[in-house]
Amino acid sequence: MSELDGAQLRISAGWTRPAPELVAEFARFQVANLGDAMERLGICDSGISPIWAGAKFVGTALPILTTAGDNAAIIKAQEFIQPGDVVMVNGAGDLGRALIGDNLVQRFAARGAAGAVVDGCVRDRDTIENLGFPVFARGVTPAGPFKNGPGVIGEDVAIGGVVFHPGDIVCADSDGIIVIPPARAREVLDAVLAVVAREEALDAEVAAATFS
Ligand SMILES: O=C([O-])CC(=O)C(=O)O
Ligand SMILES: [Mg+2]
Repeated sequence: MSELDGAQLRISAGWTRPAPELVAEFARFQVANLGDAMERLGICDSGISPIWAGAKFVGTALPILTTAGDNAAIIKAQEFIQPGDVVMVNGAGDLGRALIGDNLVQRFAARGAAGAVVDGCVRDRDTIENLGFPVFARGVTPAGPFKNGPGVIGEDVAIGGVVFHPGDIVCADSDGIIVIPPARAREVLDAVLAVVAREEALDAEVAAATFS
């Protein structure tokens, strides 16, 4: 008997992922600069933050919808992780129970996941930090999850007030998380170069004391 027996889970597997080389191009940019290159939109609300200082990733969204306090869909979703995926969980923003901890994180990492984002809580923060696996969440609590379902894997979800489609490019750093539709990837990579150039010009003004 599996611990998930009886859990109502809907699964839509088989979405298209952008080329890893394209996703990797985003790693050298700050999320704030990417946001400025994208109308300053598509950014998760500030209630979701890294659970350890310095956590960051780029990857593609594996969206999961759970009900508050229940991680049956996340446990099942491990089967669908491909290298570079980000486990993106709509946990109903619930602050009462942790949906992932070091056990699941080790399994995500073993399958090559790039990170995890939980619109809800997580636990085992110190161990996750020692593992070096980037996790972003709304909070941390020692209270463990139930495993009854229901849940949905591989369909659009809202996380931090932003819609993530399966296979969307996701970038996260100390400032927060942004979603980039793959169809816009090239355009955003071009636009962010102009943002970076402008930031460098502003820095140069300060260095030269020519700012007003
Ligand atoms: O108990 C759970 O399912 C969550 C957890 O702590 C872990 O993944 O380590
Ligand atoms: Mg645990």
